[in-house]
Amino acid sequence: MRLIIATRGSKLALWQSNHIKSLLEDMGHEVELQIFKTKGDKILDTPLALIGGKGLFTKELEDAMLRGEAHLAVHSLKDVPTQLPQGLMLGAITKREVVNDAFLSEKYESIEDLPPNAVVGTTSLRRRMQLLHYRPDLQIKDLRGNVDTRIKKLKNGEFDAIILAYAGLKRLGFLESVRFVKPIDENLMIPAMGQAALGIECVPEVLEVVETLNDKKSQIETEIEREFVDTLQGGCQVPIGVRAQLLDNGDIITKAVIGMPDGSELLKDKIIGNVENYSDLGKELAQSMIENGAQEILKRAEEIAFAEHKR
Ligand SMILES: NCc1[nH]cc(CCC(=O)O)c1CC(=O)O
Repeated sequence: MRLIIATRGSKLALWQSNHIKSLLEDMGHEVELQIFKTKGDKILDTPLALIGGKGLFTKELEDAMLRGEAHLAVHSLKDVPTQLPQGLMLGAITKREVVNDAFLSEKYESIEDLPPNAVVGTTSLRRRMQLLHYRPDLQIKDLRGNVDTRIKKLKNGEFDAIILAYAGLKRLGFLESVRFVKPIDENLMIPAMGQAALGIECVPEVLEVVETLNDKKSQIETEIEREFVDTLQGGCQVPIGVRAQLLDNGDIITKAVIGMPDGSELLKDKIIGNVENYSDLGKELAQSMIENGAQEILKRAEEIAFAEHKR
C-alpha cells in the first residue's frame, strides 16, 4: 500500500514518524512523510496550560487526514486528547519501555542532591506540582520548546536541572549528552497519561495495516490512563499524573495524582485490578478521587494558573 504520514517537524516528531515509516516499509508498504505545523509549534512563549484548547499538537495533522491528504499520524500519545474527531481512530499504541520522567543536570546527580533554591526548568503543571511537594525549597522556572531546545538551555547554564520524559531523550539519543540523566521514581513523580507510547491515529481505510503495530500491554495500560483523565475532563496540560502498570501475573496497578501546581496540596489514589476485567478501572479510580474533592482542586488549580499568568 502507498501510505502518507502527516507529521510535525520537530526532531522528536520526525524521529517517531520515521521510526513507524521504516516499520511499515519492512512490511512492504511505500511510505512518505508530509510535514505540518501545529498550533503548539507556533506558540512558543506561553505555557501550554494557558494556550487552552485541546489537541495543540494534533489538530492540523487530523485536519490533513480528514481532508484526505494523509492516512495516518504518529503522535506522542500523551499529546493526543482523550476524544478523537469523528472519522479518525487510534489504530495502534506502541510498546513503552521507561515510562518515567527523567531528571537532567550538568551539576547535580539527583533531585535529592539539589541545594536549596536550585532552579529547575519545567512548564508542566504536573511536574511542578510533584517536585514542589517533595522539595518546596526549589525554584521552578518556565522551560518550553522542543526537547533539543530545552537541553540547550540546560547546557547554557540557565537551569540547575530540568525534567523531561525519559522516552523522548532515549529516542533522540540524548541520554549520553547530559552529565546526569536519571529516571525519577514513579512514586515521587507519576507520569502523564500515555507517556512513552506512540499513538498512531489513522483513517479507517488503513486500520488493518496500522493495527499490526499495536502492543497489547501498552494499549491496555494507556486505555486505563486515558479513561481516567477523560472522566476527570482534563487534557495533558493539567496537573494530573496517572500510570497504569500491567504486571506479569495479570494484575494491573494504577496510581494517580492531582493537586495544586505549587505542590501545597496533593491528592493521590490507586486501584488494583486484573487484565481479565480492566475496562472500568480508569473510571473507578477517577470517581474515587472525585469523591475526595478532585474536581474542586482542579478548578482551583486552573484559576491560580491563569491569575499567575496575568500578573
Ligand atoms: N509535551 C511534549 C512531549 N510529548 C511527548 C514527549 C516525550 C515523549 C513521550 O512521552 O512519548 C514530550 C516531551 C517531554 O515531555 O519531555
